[in-house]
Amino acid sequence: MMEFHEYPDREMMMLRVAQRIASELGESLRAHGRATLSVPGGTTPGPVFDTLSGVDLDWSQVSVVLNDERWVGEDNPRSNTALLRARLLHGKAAQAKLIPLYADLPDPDAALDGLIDGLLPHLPISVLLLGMGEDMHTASLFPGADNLDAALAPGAPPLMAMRAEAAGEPRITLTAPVLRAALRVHVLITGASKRAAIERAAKLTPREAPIACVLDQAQVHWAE
Ligand SMILES: O=C1O[C@H](COP(=O)(O)O)[C@@H](O)[C@H](O)[C@H]1O
Repeated sequence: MMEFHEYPDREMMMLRVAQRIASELGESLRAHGRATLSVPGGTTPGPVFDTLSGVDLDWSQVSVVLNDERWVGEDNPRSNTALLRARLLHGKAAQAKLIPLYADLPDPDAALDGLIDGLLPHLPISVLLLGMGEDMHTASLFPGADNLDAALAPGAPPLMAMRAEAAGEPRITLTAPVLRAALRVHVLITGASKRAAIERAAKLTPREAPIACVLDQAQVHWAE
């Protein structure tokens, strides 16, 4: 069952979620000497990144990887990597190691093997923050996407290329086994329609509602 946290406003939620992530990263650093944080792109998580970037942690031992990336260069406003550099990987968090999910190659399929090699030493994810679209996609696991079934399968590789009508450009995404292996899972959503969507998703299969693949182990954070 998902654990649902409702906050009085977005500002409070962003602050509390950032504090929670910082505290969980601190626990991983104390226990293992290192930690991996995975975060979404899109329009929602910026304020969490703003707070996290100023937190006192041994960021030099923290690896940061996106949940997913759109296949565009960093000069494109839709680049999740550019968002990460602008809002998280500066200040104290500038010391963190960015694990890339993009390479300057024509499509994600051509880059996949190299990106997987770069990611593997940083798994499992210590703290996973996910976003969700109103269509119940998370990372770039979109309902109806070309590789969705393969990415939900227990034996899926850690990263897969993904194409879907709603996705716009081709994407690269963490797959369900990597998301499910994360030690802590948080979902950050805002607004009435995403609340209705996640309540609907809890009654559907991951094939119908990809966010459902982690809901049994997730803390969901919501504010209007
Ligand atoms: O395309 C994406 O969408 C989801 C949700 O984004 P939001 O703008 O509705 O917050 C995001 O979690 C994912 O990382 C991103 O690539």
